[in-house]
Amino acid sequence: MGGWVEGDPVGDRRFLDLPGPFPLERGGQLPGVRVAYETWGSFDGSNAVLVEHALTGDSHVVGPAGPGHPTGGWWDGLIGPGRALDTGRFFVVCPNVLGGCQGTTGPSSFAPDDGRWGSRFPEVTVGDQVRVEAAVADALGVARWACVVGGSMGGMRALEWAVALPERVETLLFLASGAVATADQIGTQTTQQAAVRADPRWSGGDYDPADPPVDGLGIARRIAHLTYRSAFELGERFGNSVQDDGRFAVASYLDHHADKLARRFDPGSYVVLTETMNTWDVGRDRGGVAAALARVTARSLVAGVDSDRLYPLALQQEVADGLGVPLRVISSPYGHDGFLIEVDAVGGLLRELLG
Ligand SMILES: CC(=O)SCCNC(=O)CCNC(=O)[C@H](O)C(C)(C)COP(=O)(O)OP(=O)(O)OC[C@H]1O[C@@H](n2cnc3c(N)ncnc32)[C@H](O)[C@@H]1OP(=O)(O)O
Ligand SMILES: N[C@@H](CCO)C(=O)O
Repeated sequence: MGGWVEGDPVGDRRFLDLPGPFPLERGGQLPGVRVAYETWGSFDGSNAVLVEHALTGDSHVVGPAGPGHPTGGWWDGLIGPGRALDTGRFFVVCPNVLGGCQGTTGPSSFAPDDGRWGSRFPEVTVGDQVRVEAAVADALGVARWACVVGGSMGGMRALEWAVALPERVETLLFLASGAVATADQIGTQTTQQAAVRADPRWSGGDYDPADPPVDGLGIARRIAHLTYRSAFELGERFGNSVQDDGRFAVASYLDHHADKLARRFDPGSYVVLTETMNTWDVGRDRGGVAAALARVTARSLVAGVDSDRLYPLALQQEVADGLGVPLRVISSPYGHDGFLIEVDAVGGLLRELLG
């Protein structure tokens, strides 16, 4: 199995070096942060849209295939002339998340002493990630986003923007996410982290980048991928069928997704970002979830996928209730990954929100 390499080119990334220090919510600070991002369209002062990617996503929302993206972007079809995020009208920005591995500072980046951050990379929260993105917005001259949209972990950042900086968010599309991590999510994510750490090559997080703990990461991805799909869909597609090579078809499918992730993602980032998701609570230090949601002034749409077993509709209902809007339901057999797969439904919601 090939190893992931920091800095693999993905699309047409550009970089911003933000001067630090960036104090962090859980203690410590980062001396400075590099952010890799992509944009589409032209900025006219009031037309900027922020797209927030999910756990293993990146800034390549749409676009041609490349080394990191053999199939193109993860929301192909959403951005471009005449599309929901029409580039004749909007300036779309997608930064790679703090703690990730696609060019923005994360555990595989070099620290000021020229060694990799590795195990020294501090714990980062969704609030920290949004503070970094606010510095990106400042650097780009975006005082207020016309829209912030995100699903899953991207939905957490989208909601954090609308709560922490309400004056900077005109509209919000919150997809397939929740206001606070559930025991179920923390349970599966800590199990995935344990799989990564159990790989002998993990070396406490300071592994050899030429020989990363891809076996542990692959097991983590298998566990995670099951939570991203529905039992119904897996049953319809694979049942109990066995392939010619002797593997159950569903096991072969999970092997495939494990191999693909191990080739494109850093195990250290996987542990850091799943921990960011574990500590997500929009109501922390704000008097609880309801009080936090009451701060939001953005015109908002909240949607979930009816077959999502990881972020079930009740979690989006809580957010919708807090924002005083009806819950929108995307009907899909694909489970949590429905927010990635049902591009037409997501595009319809964006068109409705943006008028
Ligand atoms: C917001 C974000 O940025 S998140 C990042 C999004 N991207 C990812 O997560 C990448 C990982 N992929 C996924 O999670 C999902 O594939 C999605 C959501 C992107 C797309 O889902 P779908 O279109 O339903 O694809 P699906 O899950 O069926 O996977 C198809 C792949 O499985 C392979 N496959 C299907 N059956 C089998 C099998 N029995 N054995 C081996 N491989 C199999 C297909 O050949 C195909 O391979 P390819 O992707 O290399 O072309
Ligand atoms: N497939 C998505 C699911 C998490 O939202 C990802 O890997 O980021």
